[in-house]
Amino acid sequence: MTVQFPKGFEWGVATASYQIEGAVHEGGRGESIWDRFSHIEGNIQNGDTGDIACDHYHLYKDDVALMKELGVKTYRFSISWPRIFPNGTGDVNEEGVQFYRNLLEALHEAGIEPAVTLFHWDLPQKLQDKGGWLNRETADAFATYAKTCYERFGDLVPRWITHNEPFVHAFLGHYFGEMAPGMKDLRATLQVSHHLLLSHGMAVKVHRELGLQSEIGITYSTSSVYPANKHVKDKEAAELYDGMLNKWFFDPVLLGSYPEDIKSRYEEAFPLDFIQDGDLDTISQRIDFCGINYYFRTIIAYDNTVPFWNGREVQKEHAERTAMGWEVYPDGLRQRLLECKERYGNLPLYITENGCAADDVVNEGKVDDSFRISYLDRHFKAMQEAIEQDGVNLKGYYLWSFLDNFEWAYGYDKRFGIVYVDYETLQRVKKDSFYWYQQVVKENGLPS
Ligand SMILES: N=[N+]=NCCCCNC(=O)[C@@H]1[C@H]2[C@H](O)[C@@H](O)[C@H](O)[C@@H](CO)[C@@H]12
Repeated sequence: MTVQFPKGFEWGVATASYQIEGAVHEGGRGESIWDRFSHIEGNIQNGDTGDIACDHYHLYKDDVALMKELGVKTYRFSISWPRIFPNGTGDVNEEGVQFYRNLLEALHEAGIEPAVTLFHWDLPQKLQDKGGWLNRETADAFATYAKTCYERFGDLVPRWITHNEPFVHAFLGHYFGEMAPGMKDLRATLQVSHHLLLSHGMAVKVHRELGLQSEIGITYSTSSVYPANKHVKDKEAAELYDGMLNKWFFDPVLLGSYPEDIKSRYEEAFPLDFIQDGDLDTISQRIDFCGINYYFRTIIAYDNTVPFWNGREVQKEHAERTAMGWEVYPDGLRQRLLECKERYGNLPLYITENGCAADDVVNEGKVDDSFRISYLDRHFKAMQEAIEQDGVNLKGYYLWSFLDNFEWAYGYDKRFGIVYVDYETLQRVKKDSFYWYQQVVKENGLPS
């Protein structure tokens, strides 16, 4: 008995501009905060940068041909804002527009439907120089950028995603400091997260005003949060951590308010005066779907040395882990999907990212990545249970990632692709998981 998905379930693959394109000084592209951050010594493992990456900018036709061979229905990628507006605002860079039209036309030719992410963290540096997402005017600039993309590409784009993982960009970029722009300030982080969500709402509003037929949503990094044990303190800490990680970003968009438990703790320390009247109405514009990026679960133990959410991540001993050190926990995906349905109603969901890093090596032209196949197989079974047993309105899945790529602060050591990239030659090598996923897509299900 195979594990079968509903008719019309959409199988896809995902990438992001800074992680695969390269050609950072070509085609009129302006500097992004990741160009700046990756060139600061010590920020990226091995001193890697996205200067070349997979050179997708020049090799996109070959990559689209590989996607066509894979047989996926849909491909999620991001547009590099500084390719469209080199200075963040002002004049449109026509070469940048042309690159994405070429890519979209190649996808159309191949019968692959694009899902376009407007912001996957590569903010134009010129906007960062004016405060970046700390500056409310960046939300206005984003709405203008989004409108330009709708106007220039809307005829070829059926699905738009405003933001990728506002939690990760806000917290890892402005609180933990391990991602661009490398700040470490919680109040700044909350101001950034608010302006990211505000810009999302503004971009949705423009999409509706243009009367576009396409659908629009947002993509969240998310994890199911579990208390380390049954103590009430651990349960409370897990609740607060879930508020910081999940509800702080999902609730404003889907419920029109910030979660009170964590909000009141933040307000004890500083006024959230960047939240202006009407903002939550803008942020909670109706959306057509919600994107879920799931990689691992999170276990929280009470720790009152951690401010605000009083909890720290703990690791389950002897757990199976990916090359990122992340626990393999497929039940957490089913759990998180059910939580979303129960808290937000049954709006359409897409898994817009899921996958794993593995220490892949090429051996006589092949890559045995049976670990990745096992990871994916178990997560697909969890998804199918969520649909069939929990009634979750899950419409599709984008595997992270199509290509090995620049894994942010980890550089190129961490390989997430179902296609191996030799960074010396830029040659692509189809891993065993490519062929396995090709079969899943063809059968719309798993051999059990
Ligand atoms: N607590 N905590 N953790 C914060 C990190 C959460 C897990 N990483 C992600 O979600 C990023 C997402 C990103 O879109 C993509 O650009 C990245 O390449 C992948 C792989 O890393 C995933």
